[in-house]
Amino acid sequence: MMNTQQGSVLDVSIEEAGYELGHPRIWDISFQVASGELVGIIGPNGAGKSTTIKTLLGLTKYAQASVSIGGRSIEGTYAYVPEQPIYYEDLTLWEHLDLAAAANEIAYEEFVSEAEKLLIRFGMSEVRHLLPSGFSKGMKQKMMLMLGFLAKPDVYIVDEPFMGLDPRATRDFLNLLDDERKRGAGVLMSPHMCWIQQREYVIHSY
Ligand SMILES: Nc1ncnc2c1ncn2[C@@H]1O[C@H](COP(=O)(O)OP(=O)(O)OP(=O)(O)O)[C@@H](O)[C@H]1O
Repeated sequence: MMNTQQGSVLDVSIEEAGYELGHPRIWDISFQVASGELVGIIGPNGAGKSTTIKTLLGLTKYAQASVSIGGRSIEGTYAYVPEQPIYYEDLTLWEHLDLAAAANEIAYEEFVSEAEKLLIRFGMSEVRHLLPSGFSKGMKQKMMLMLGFLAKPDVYIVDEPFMGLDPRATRDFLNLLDDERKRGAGVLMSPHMCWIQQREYVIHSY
């Protein structure tokens, strides 16, 4: 359910977290993402940006942290676009979209209509029935973004979103993200520095 209030859709408080007990890689971090807000995590290589994202997703080996998605009183949904694309070797792009729609309980007609729009927007219509293993880096990234947009979640969590994207795909991605923020979705991303200087954002720098 979308939180349409300007309240927080993501509330994160990390006491400490890391990959080996007794050796925390990040500590004392807390922040919120409000409905419609875009929050960027920036910092030098190795600072802990990906670890922060992995921790809030419950993917670090150990963590003392509390995370609430969708507001305190409702259970929210999120889409995670990882640094490295993750996909099924034996499923085509269309089958990935179909699977994501089924997992998110999207009606078939709505899925077809939304998927068609996304395929056109990202210039991927002609490769819809191909396996992603033959895609370029940017095409794989576009597939991951399309899977996220199809789900229409409360929160987008995107690690290195511009990896491999050409300028047109970058623009299309940002425009879609703006539309989603108008709908009320929050966005947390670990973006490229040169981009973040040009946009409205909130920084959590380590
Ligand atoms: N899987 C892992 N196992 C052990 N240590 C890790 C692992 N992943 C990251 N680290 C360590 O955790 C620290 C933070 O790494 P992280 O990947 O979160 O940084 P980052 O800010 O995302 O860097 P970059 O900008 O290079 O992507 C680094 O010291 C790194 O060596």
